[in-house]
Amino acid sequence: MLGGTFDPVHLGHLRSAVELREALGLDRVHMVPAKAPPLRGQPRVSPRERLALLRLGIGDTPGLVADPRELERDGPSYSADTLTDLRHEYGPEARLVMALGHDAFLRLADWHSPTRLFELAHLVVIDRPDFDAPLSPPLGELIAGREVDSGDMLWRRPAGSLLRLALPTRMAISATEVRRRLAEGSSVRYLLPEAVEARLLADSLYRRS
Ligand SMILES: Nc1ncnc2c1ncn2[C@@H]1O[C@H](COP(=O)(O)OP(=O)(O)OP(=O)(O)O)[C@@H](O)[C@H]1O
Ligand SMILES: O=C(O)c1ccc[n+]([C@@H]2O[C@H](COP(=O)([O-])O)[C@@H](O)[C@H]2O)c1
Repeated sequence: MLGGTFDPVHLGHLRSAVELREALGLDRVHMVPAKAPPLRGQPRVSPRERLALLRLGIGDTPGLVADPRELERDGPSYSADTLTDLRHEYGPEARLVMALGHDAFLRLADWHSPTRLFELAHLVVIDRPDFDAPLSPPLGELIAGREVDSGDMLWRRPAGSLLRLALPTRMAISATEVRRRLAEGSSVRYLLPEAVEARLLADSLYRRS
């Protein structure tokens, strides 16, 4: 599972998902747009529109799935609830991985039921340019004894470990920068898939009103 606000999806998300799948040999990566991301303000664009953009971005990429399950739940989109759902779907023995970028990881201790996340899945933290800060004491406590240093070690049990992964392509692309560029009418070419760019421009999404 790679959850996100995806406001909008960009190549940093999509290339990371492809490389994550290859690096760990995952069957598939569920990319799950958050209806109501718990630790930030309301996204600029509606959940349905963000899902539609994600579907356009994924296109026919093998192994990537645009997963709408959080749009069907009310209230904050807690990842623990989403992983509970995926655990029911795949069964108790399946190896589940929740991937997140280093910036999101730094706030993990503030998430809903953070220890439950480790009961449900392994956590894989993707290295991300421009986001390198020391871990807070609560985060250090949360991950104590969980770190493993290779993908192979994740397959020994269904959940509970933490792997930090430097993927081959590190991209300093953020949705914040994409929104800023669209608002001022600057080019976003090659920051997102062309089909996503075309939809954003055709529908004047993120334009300064
Ligand atoms: N360029 C990137 N490289 C690696 N991981 C990324 C990248 N961009 C986002 N992620 C990760 O993907 C997940 C979803 O990110 P999100 O939808 O918040 O995008 P974002 O670019 O960080 O958005 P914003 O700038 O609005 O905060 C998070 O775990 C985030 O850390
Ligand atoms: O479960 C939580 O409490 C929680 C708190 C913050 C973020 N998340 C999830 O982490 C993913 C990335 O969030 P964000 O805000 O960085 O886009 C997205 O799927 C969120 O729903 C989840």
